Amino acid sequence: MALVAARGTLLRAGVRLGTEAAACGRNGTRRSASHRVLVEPDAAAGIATIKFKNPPVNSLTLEFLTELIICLEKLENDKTFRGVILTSNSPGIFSAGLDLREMCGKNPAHYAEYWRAVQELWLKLYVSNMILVAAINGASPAGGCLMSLSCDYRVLADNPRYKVGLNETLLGIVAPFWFRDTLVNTIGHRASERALQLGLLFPPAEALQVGMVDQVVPEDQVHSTALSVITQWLAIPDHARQLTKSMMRKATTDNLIKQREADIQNFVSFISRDSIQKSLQMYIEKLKQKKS
Ligand SMILES: CCCCCCCCCCCC/C=C/CC(=O)SCCNC(=O)CCNC(=O)[C@H](O)C(C)(C)COP(=O)(O)OP(=O)(O)OC[C@H]1O[C@@H](n2cnc3c(N)ncnc32)[C@H](O)[C@@H]1OP(=O)(O)O
Repeated sequence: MALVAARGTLLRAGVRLGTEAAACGRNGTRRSASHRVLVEPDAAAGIATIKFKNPPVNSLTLEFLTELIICLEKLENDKTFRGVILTSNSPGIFSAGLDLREMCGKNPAHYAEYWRAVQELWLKLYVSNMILVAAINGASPAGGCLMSLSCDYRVLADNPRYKVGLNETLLGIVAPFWFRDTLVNTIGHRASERALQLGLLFPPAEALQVGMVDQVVPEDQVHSTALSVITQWLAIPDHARQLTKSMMRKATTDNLIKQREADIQNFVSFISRDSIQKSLQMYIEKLKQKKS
């Protein structure tokens, strides 16, 4: 049902599914989608690289989310691909997280549609049967960080500007329980409590120390490191690895699935509050002023 809704959004946005489908095809040669998600398949290796291309900062607009969801679903259903690297097509920014403009000045129906798509992307990533490795080649706050936390392994480029973390409280908003659970599953309860309350954004060395990422490497080695990690993981029999992943993660996704509609309603009423809208507007303004 979520995929049908996602396709509806894409079609309304004028995205041609034929083009997108071709981009996720099994051909071994380099192909690219004409929109926000580039896919570089390596059929012989069973690996595809997904590159985010939603300028200026790869924020998760509804259209970008929808393209990512459909792309992941196509790769998941194509047994050629057992591993995927997620990275940015614009080194410097992995993803700025949820698109602030999707959460500001819109109507409740829009917020509900948007939040359902955010949930769907997380569900697709967190319990994917494929091996997912995040090659984090840029800043990755909030929803950008959640995407990487939902992968099986994270490689971060060693650049002090590339901070990662769930900084929601700095915007005056609250990370929902499934963001929290994803973080707790990765770095533990105490470190998550501190990171979430303070909205901490960790530079590479700290991110490694706290466990937000698994490896920090020189910037020009991020992709090759991700590739060698995925190759190691590919050596494990799929059925055993997949069942183990499901055993570790399914309870977390089930928790959202069983209260998905309530979570959407919570989001809509929270984000629609005047005080929250004001906080978001001020934050957007602050980002603008940073430039001048
Ligand atoms: C018990 C009660 C509980 C109730 C719970 C209910 C549930 C409620 C849940 C609500 C939670 C919602 C969760 C949200 C998670 C998120 O992801 S929120 C988004 C957080 N993102 C950020 O904070 C990132 C902000 N951006 C930056 O820090 C920087 O832009 C950057 C480091 C990513 C890049 O810096 P730089 O290269 O210097 O670019 P800029 O000049 O800053 O930006 C360029 C351009 O992009 C715009 N922009 C940046 N980020 C976003 C974004 N996230 N969305 C939309 N647009 C963005 C920025 O404004 C600039 O635009 P202009 O060129 O000025 O037009």
